[in-house]
Amino acid sequence: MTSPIHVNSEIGKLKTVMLKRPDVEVENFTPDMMERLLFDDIPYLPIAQKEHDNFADTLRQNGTEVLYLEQLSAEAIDAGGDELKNSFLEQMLTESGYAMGATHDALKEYLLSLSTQDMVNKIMGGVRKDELDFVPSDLVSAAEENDYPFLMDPMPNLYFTRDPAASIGDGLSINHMTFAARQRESLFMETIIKYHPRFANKGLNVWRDRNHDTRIEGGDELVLSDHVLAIGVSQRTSANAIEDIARNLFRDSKFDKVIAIKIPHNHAMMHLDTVFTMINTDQFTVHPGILGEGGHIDTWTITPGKGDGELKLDHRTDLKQVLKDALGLDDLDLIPTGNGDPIISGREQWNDGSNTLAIAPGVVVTYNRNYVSNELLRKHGLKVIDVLSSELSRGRGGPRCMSMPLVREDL
Ligand SMILES: NC(=O)NCCC[C@H](N)C(=O)O
Repeated sequence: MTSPIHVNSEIGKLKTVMLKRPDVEVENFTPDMMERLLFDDIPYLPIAQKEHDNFADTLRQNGTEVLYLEQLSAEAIDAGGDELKNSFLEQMLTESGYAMGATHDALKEYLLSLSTQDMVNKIMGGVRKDELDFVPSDLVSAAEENDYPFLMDPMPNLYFTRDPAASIGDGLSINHMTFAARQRESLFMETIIKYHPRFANKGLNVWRDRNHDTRIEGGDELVLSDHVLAIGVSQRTSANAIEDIARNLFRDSKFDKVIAIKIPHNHAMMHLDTVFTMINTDQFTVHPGILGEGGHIDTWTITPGKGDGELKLDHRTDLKQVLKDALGLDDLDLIPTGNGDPIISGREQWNDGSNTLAIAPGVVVTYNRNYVSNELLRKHGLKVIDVLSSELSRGRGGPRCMSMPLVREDL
């Protein structure tokens, strides 16, 4: 029987993927909440959904099975029965700031009155104060900002399923994420892996779980081959989390090399996959803005050291040669976002022109708005399938960010 998670590359034919269809969470907030929620604008939901359906249909038409996070979550909770519904809710309320007390009780009663799917959708979409017939009389509520409209914040970044967890080999990392706006997200994936009949008790390896203080996000985790990973040292992923997952992988899996790549720590380039993706056996997209003079960038190739848990580091700055050595390639094509034009590459990277999703070697799904980068990819021999992107791109993520591959064919 094949494993429900099997990902040994960035580019093998995509067989199964998990998406989240954007719903009320992407418009259930005000402009002054945007920065904290990691959004640059408030999308127009009907169009965002239309664009997302276009993305999902494109994947299906190309032979990919599409699963949805929101459905898997409800199915997993139902599979665990009332006991799981209760413990899931307790954990979610605790992580939302209500470990106990009158507001905890009122929220719990409200959420438990809903069907499991509605409860999941409500948690994802956010709970406003005026939805509950409840006036808190405790000090915590009295002392807090009165005009804040939410009891539980919406989770607008859920449609970027790439980040809360990352498939690696026949397993995954379930991630402790950087910002509070996203930290609750990985509880859904943890619940799915533990309780959904498709995933539970199937021998899946959790290379690193969410119970950590150090942070890592899936947009930084790239599976370059069946034994090499690249991981961004970024705004969202810390060096100590990379060391931790490298130790676990070296001990328990066939992965024996992790290339840590240091990228600028800012919002436009928050993850490695916003500036660098693998799209064919010997082709990558790269945003020229991450490369210093002469195309240099800090990389550390990490391999197992001599002693138990020891790591060996090799610091180099010639990304192209580092990749060629790690992947055993004679040559390699690094394709610059926006064709390297200073205005176009900046603009198209901002709109996720580097964030391509390979659905087979040399076949990529991209946003249609990045037409200069798309044309260049075609010139370099890639098959480019571009999808609608006006509203989806407002969340600062592209096709790779919006998809969590669960199964890819081996190369
Ligand atoms: N892998 C990715 O780069 N994901 C995009 C995440 C965008 C989201 N607004 C965030 O800031 O986390």
